Amino acid sequence: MGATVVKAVEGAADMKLVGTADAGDDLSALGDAQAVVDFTHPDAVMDNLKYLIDHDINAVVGTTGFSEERLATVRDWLSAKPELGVLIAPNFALGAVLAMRFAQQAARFYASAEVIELHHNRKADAPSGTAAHTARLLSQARREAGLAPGSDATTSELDGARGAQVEDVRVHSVRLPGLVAHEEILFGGEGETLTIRHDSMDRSSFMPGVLLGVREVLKRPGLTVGLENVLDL
Ligand SMILES: NC(=O)C1=CN([C@@H]2O[C@H](COP(=O)(O)OP(=O)(O)OC[C@H]3O[C@@H](n4cnc5c(N)ncnc54)[C@H](OP(=O)(O)O)[C@@H]3O)[C@@H](O)[C@H]2O)C=CC1
Ligand SMILES: O=C(O)C1=N[C@H](C(=O)O)C[C@H](O)C1
Repeated sequence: MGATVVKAVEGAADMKLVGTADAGDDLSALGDAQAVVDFTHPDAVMDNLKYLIDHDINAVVGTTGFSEERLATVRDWLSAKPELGVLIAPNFALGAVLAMRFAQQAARFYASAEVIELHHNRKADAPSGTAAHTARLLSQARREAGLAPGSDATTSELDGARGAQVEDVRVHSVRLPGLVAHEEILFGGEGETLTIRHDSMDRSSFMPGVLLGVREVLKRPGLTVGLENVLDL
């Protein structure tokens, strides 16, 4: 992702690339950037964010692994820097953001919902940040609609056969070479199912969202979570 972002920034007429940093590099290599884009690793991103906030640099973060606890920590760091913006988005592809929004709208009409995410086999984490975010949004929509937790008749299962439980929603992760980033949100109700699917066929799918995030983060102090807030969906 880092290399793809570098190309996208170089191709943007209103942006100038002032530095890049890889693992182990001194972040002062980022120079006097107004904003830094982080696509690194869940184990590295919090240290990076601390550095950026301490050095008054706005941040656009695509790296996954943000629990509520991590978000609270970032909010706490930002409270000392009211002029600074951080945008954290589990997915910068327009279609993925729309799929999550459509799924939120559908959630209250169906007794059960499950998520399948499918990614390339070099992905470091599972479930994907997008799937975890989707499951949390669905769970919230189900709670607000007063729906009981989804139920099924499965009595005996191998560990993992029913996926990971994220709040009220099961999430299943597939890893295969040849895939890029894909998600299906499945709903089941009385005699029908609904499937919402998004496919990123190439990493370029994330770039319009990343560039929009860079432009917008400069105007949005505080922590923004999710590109849906920037797109005003
Ligand atoms: N929000 C979104 O739309 C998207 C999010 N992602 C997320 O972005 C993250 C990166 O994905 P991807 O590019 O595929 O992963 P890769 O593993 O291909 O690349 C991560 C890169 O970050 C480097 N890195 C690790 N630690 C640091 C550090 N402290 N400072 C600077 N660089 C570091 C790694 O170096 P080395 O190899 O030496 O360890 C590697 O070059 C993941 O969390 C992924 O889920 C991915 C795509 C879209
Ligand atoms: O690692 C990836 O490739 C991706 N990571 C993000 C995630 O975990 O949701 C976004 C997208 O799915 C691609």
